[in-house]
Amino acid sequence: MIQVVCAIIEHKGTVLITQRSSKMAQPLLWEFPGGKVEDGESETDALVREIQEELNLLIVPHKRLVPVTHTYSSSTIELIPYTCSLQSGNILLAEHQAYSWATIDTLLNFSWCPADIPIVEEYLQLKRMQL
Ligand SMILES: Nc1nc2c([nH]c(=O)n2[C@@H]2O[C@H](COP(=O)(O)OP(=O)(O)OP(=O)(O)O)[C@@H](O)[C@H]2O)c(=O)[nH]1
Repeated sequence: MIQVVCAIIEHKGTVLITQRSSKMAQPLLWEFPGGKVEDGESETDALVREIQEELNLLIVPHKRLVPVTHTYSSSTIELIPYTCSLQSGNILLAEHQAYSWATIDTLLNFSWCPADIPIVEEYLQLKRMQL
């Protein structure tokens, strides 16, 4: 199974979400940025590396949420989410079509990659408990 880490980057009451480009798998769907964990790499090292490569941002991972296993037509992934904070950098999109700093109450309005939907739901539940 392919392990994919993704970052829920929280900043000023919003969360960074990215739209996959038309050339990527799951074209034009929204996701939490991240990517595949490489051999010998820790989940959090992979996350920091991917976010630097894809977005030019330095992040700090915090809490690991519940991983989601999802089967697409070509492969099965385990999508592993972490809440993160932003340390530094300005966004430069290397691969994605678009990004949005979305407020929590708008998250369900986006067209998500199917694997992300349980993660969005868990995250919303977590936020409601913190209110
Ligand atoms: N990064 C990321 N990938 C996701 C999410 N949800 C989801 O289903 N995926 C899927 O996970 C797989 C791997 O993601 P990716 O293509 O971003 O990984 P990567 O940059 O390491 O891949 P590459 O270097 O092979 O292009 C893709 O099939 C992608 O559609 C998500 O929230 N974030």
